[in-house]
Amino acid sequence: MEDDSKKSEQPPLPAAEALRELVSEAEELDLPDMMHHVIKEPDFQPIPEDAPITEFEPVLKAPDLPDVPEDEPLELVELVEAVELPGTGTQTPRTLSRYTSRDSLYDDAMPDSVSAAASRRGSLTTLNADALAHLTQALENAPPVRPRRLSDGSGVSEAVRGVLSRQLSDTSSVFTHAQNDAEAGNAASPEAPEVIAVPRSGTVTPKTRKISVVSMASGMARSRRASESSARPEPRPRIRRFSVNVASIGNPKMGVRMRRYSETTNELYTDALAMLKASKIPVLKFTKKAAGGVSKCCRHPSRDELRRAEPDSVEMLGVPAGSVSVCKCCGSRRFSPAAFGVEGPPIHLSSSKPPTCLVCSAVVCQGDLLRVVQLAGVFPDSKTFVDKKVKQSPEETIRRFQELLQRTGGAPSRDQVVDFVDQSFEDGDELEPWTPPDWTETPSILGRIADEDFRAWAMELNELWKMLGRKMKTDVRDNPQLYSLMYVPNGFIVPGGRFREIYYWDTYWIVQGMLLCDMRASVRGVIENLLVLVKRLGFVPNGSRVYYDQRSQPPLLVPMIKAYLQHSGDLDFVRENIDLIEKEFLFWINNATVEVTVKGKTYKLSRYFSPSDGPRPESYREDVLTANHLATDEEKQHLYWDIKSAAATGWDFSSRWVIHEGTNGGSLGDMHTRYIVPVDLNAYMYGNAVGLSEMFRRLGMEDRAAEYRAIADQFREAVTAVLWHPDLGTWLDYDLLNGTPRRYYYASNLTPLWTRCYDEHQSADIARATVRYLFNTGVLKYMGGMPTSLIMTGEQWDFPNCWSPLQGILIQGLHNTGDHGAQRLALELARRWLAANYKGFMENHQMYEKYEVEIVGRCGGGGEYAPQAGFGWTNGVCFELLDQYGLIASSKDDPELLTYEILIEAEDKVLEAKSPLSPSRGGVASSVTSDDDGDLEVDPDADNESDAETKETGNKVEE
Ligand SMILES: OC[C@H]1O[C@H](O[C@H]2O[C@H](CO)[C@@H](O)[C@H](O)[C@H]2O)[C@H](O)[C@@H](O)[C@@H]1O
Repeated sequence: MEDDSKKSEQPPLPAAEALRELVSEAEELDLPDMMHHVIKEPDFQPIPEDAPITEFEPVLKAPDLPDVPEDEPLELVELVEAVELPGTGTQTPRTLSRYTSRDSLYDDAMPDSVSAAASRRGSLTTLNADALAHLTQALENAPPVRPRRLSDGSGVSEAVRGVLSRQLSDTSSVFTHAQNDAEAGNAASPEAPEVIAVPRSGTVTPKTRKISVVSMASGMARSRRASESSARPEPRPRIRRFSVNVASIGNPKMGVRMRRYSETTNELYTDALAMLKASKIPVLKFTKKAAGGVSKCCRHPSRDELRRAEPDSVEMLGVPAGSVSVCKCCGSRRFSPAAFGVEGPPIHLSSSKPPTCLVCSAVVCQGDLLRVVQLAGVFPDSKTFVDKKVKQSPEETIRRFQELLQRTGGAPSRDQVVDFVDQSFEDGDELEPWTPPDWTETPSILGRIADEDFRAWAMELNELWKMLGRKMKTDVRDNPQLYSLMYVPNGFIVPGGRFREIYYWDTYWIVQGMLLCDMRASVRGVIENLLVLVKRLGFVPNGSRVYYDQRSQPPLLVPMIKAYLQHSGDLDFVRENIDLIEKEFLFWINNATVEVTVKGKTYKLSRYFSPSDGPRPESYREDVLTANHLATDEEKQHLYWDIKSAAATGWDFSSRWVIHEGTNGGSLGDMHTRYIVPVDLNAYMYGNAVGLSEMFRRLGMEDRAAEYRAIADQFREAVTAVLWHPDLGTWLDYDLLNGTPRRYYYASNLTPLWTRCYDEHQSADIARATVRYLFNTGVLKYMGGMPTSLIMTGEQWDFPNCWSPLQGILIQGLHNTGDHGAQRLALELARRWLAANYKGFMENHQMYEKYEVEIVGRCGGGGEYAPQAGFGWTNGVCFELLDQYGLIASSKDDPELLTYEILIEAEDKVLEAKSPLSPSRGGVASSVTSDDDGDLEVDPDADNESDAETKETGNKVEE
């Protein structure tokens, strides 16, 4: 996007016209109201503007909580329970953890608790000799018992128990447990651990790694024990998340929650209290809550980590409309106390730096080594480095690298860096080829393909599943610290080329293709892999590498499972996993929701926002260069957030995420992804809510089904009110910064057709309006496929590229309307796409990641990496289209000669039926202008012009 000559291909908006557009939008859309968008939790209600201030009592402590002196350690109300898994041989321990409530943890975990010392150390390998002797003695005298929480199941999740029992059978270790805290707590040395699990037989030695069950000690547990045993050392500070909740009298759901991270609870307490006092907010209720936000890094057990990343660590909930806004300098949210009738400057709500990764890797996610190697440009593709296997432990590798830095005064030469990488890393041999066990040479879809050549092609595509099938070696499970791959147990299909891991949204089309090739059991395994990741992270990551684990991708898990259910009827699978499926959906609700007020009404919509520290590890150098023009680290950090958010959209990168002076005409440095409400994401969210509702209904849980139907209805209402433009016949992304629709053609604009996110009573009108929109924009003239955008930026998700998933979504979407003309158009677009893919395959024997719209069958280009072939989603979409149109489509179809006429015919069919949205034939082209290159841009003002004033369109719409 930095190439100015390319930029100029976008017709500039004359200033007067731009101004006129702004003014008319402001009048039409009540602009001032749209400017604020408050990020809130879903079920919080805004406090009515006219609520009397007297309803808030100026009390700074909760009536139901005892006074807590400021210097006394806080009690925890949420604790992390961590289960350490052991290793055999070289395998290092891992930690699984969960939150639990104070009572249940206290009651059933108290006897199992360990001190902060033990949990900090987290591994048996660090015990000193005295402690070991003491412990061995204590355990010899104690009969071996399984920890209560594990045997009776109270307080330990299925997941944890499952993993433990697997580990037990894998290692044939049987673990026992120290009798109680007192025994362990009386250990000879203050450094001794209090509770350790050891094997029933065998000696505990510093080298032995066994299963241990660890409950991190609570502040309360510690303080109780401290009063029992004065010998106990003071707990060392740990980073914790602290929350302050403030609720109103009238509505307990209204209130303010502030969160921040800190090393000590005291510090948190005083900080939060000071902040609250400073805000002078009249407060009814003040509760305090410190979550045990630290656990061991499962890759580096010696390190403490924040368990959950909450970059915007201070939150305001249910505050009066208008009291929270986005600071234009730093992008953080800020709260204005004036909303409560209190004087004072705005309070910034972001106060802590986010951690880098949930499953961090000191080698590939952060730190000097990553920075130096990537900035040295050791590999032409930055992803190569972060996919490598480290030869020795990460700690040892980093230690040696620090030595190199010291030796070279912090500036090693490029050759020295290359040598270091050669000596310390190797190509990951982490994956083995995988042929799906249910793969068959003659899948049933062949019987639905009439054309002989297409049938032969489909057989070749079916062979590709075997080329793209992979399974992770068990060494990735046993030695995760050596790899950037995140372990999943079942085989899967990779996209291809440089993409040698699972990708979230790619998997949707891969799953479709596999199902159509009769591989139901394998699809179950592929989906299970994603659920393993949800269990681990709370969401499906962008890809199955640790450096992707702070962002997701377009949420298509629910439709994948729906497709699997349709093909297999396996309702048990849904029953077993419904909690995780719902959890994934709620991740989006909880992390992506934004509010938009239009014409006085506030709607909840979703947007992508994936903040985490630093540049993308896999494209570190690229991101540093993109942020180079920015003066401060804070500004750079904000840009990195928007870059990562753009990667989460799946459209990385595109003019779609650029906001520059209210337009999409800037460079990547102007990306403001978090401030764009994307049509496609909201259409997916609607589809997911409908999907969940159907699943709950089939499981006989009618209440839950109704709940999700209501969520779906809310999304549909919001998408229609904020994003749908009946005058243009399309949905448009929405710019939160400027409070305006983004009036650009993007192939994602019609995604609501795919998930049927519209009033079904109006489907005929909507079908006709959207077909008209497609003609008007001129995108149908490209024989190689539907363009991604009409703007040439040099980025891969812009003109002239076209992508399989976008074709699939559009074609199925048009078909879904049930409208004859739209379905006819869908058929022709499907024939074109198949023809383009077939041509490319015949010429080069490749299926590409993306194609070019102007040269049929040619691989697309642009962006930050070389074009890739393989290719998972392309193959999947071909099977989808062959399944649906295989009896009509033919290898003889020539897109150049044939289909444009037919498209016109389809358009005629659409227009024959007079639509309220399409009052006259002549109005069709009125909102389109064309530049010299034939690039078309929607001109909203033109819609108001009479038919007689219709402009030159250049797209043959006018006859
Ligand atoms: O390495 C750069 C980026 O590569 C990925 O994005 C592209 O490939 C994915 C796999 O086919 C696809 O899901 C995505 O839509 C493409 O843009 C990766 O997903 C990005 O996160 C990464 O930064």
